[in-house]
Amino acid sequence: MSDSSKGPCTLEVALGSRSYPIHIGPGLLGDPQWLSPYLTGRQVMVVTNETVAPLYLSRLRQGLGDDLEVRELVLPDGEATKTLASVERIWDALLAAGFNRRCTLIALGGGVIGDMVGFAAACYQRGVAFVQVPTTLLAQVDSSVGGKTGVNHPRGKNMIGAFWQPRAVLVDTDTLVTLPPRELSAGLAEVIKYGLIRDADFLAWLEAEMEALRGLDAAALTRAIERSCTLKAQIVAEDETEQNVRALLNLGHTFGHAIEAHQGYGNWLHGEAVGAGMLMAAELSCRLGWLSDKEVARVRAVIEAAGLPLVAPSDMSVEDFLTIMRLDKKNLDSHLRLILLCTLGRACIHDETPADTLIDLLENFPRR
Ligand SMILES: NC(=O)c1ccc[n+]([C@@H]2O[C@H](COP(=O)([O-])OP(=O)(O)OC[C@H]3O[C@@H](n4cnc5c(N)ncnc54)[C@H](O)[C@@H]3O)[C@@H](O)[C@H]2O)c1
Ligand SMILES: O=C(O)C(=O)C[C@@H](O)[C@H](O)[C@H](O)COP(=O)(O)O
Ligand SMILES: [Zn+2]
Repeated sequence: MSDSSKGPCTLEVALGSRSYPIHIGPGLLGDPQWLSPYLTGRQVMVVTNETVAPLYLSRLRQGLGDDLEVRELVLPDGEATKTLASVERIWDALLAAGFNRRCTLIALGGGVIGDMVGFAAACYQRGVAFVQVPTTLLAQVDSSVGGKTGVNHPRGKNMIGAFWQPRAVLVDTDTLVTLPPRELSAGLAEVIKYGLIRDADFLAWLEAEMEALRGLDAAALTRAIERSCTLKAQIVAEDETEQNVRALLNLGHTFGHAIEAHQGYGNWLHGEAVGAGMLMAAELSCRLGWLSDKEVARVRAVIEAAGLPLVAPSDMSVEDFLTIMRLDKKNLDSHLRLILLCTLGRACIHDETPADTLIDLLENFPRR
């Protein structure tokens, strides 16, 4: 997927002494100049999964140089493995190798690996360095940036975790060539999210370029990654621990997380659930008088063009949605906190959705 028209781009997540770079470009994985500056000592553990390891582990090892003590841990694949038990395997491996506080963990893979490795790093000996090397579109535009780490609980998504920032994010855009189309679509859901919450021009650009993006056009994908990371880095710098504006990154997630938990993690991909959830949020915004029918139709069309579902699971009742949504981490008291759209390109935090409006939406939203 190399776009030879320009060299790598570097963005910054500005967090004072914990600021870090996001390097984005083709061919970064095998080149030592990109990884070595972020290794704190000689001990390095690369954590990946059984799908990504045969594709990219040896390339990443080439980028590590020879004078390090490098261990590898290859975990099983899938959202269902995003558990405390998997994180314990990382801690066991670190202890078995005798790794100390100056070790560095490298997360090579999608958001599941990134979230778990970040959490393992946050807790190992009360915190060690880690580097994100995201290999899915979703991880490159979202999960590798911003320091939300953690695991799922059967009762709720990402319920156990910590804020722990990486030392760097290394996005090798060449890794997207092996990504299955369904996973590419899942990543596009989070890209569309940025347009909806913060950047109407970017949304219009995505509408125009969706075919190129789905066709793995290198220049289009690189631009989408750069714009997404720029917007996420700005929001994280403004509100690292989600006291206010960072919650906007949760557009579609209250509904989406409920779908993922109800369906058993992995049956619906995170991006698919977020895609359907963003349409639900748009339709609710319309019922509250903020979005026009025409604007909702644009949201539906761009989600459909990305190859994402426009329906909720057929076996999910209104009560199923509400029971899981009541546990959402954004809720601070008895109100449901939802992220809605005031207009296309601007989102808002809403604590006062009338129960009957929400129930009406949940009853009438189409099911698969
Ligand atoms: N921390 C955050 O801010 C944040 C943001 C968004 C999502 N997330 C989390 O991220 C997870 C979803 O991430 P994801 O969509 O990357 O899923 P994932 O990590 O499960 O990866 C998707 C699939 O693609 C495979 N894969 C990875 N790279 C590949 C490549 N280059 N070629 C071929 N196959 C490849 C994986 O093995 C997996 O089967 C969810 O758990 C979600 O909650 C976290
Ligand atoms: O970085 C954030 O903040 C986000 O909300 C990004 C989301 O896309 C991501 O799915 C995140 O993991 C959700 O966080 P949660 O706090 O709702 O579990
Ligand atoms: Zn998400």
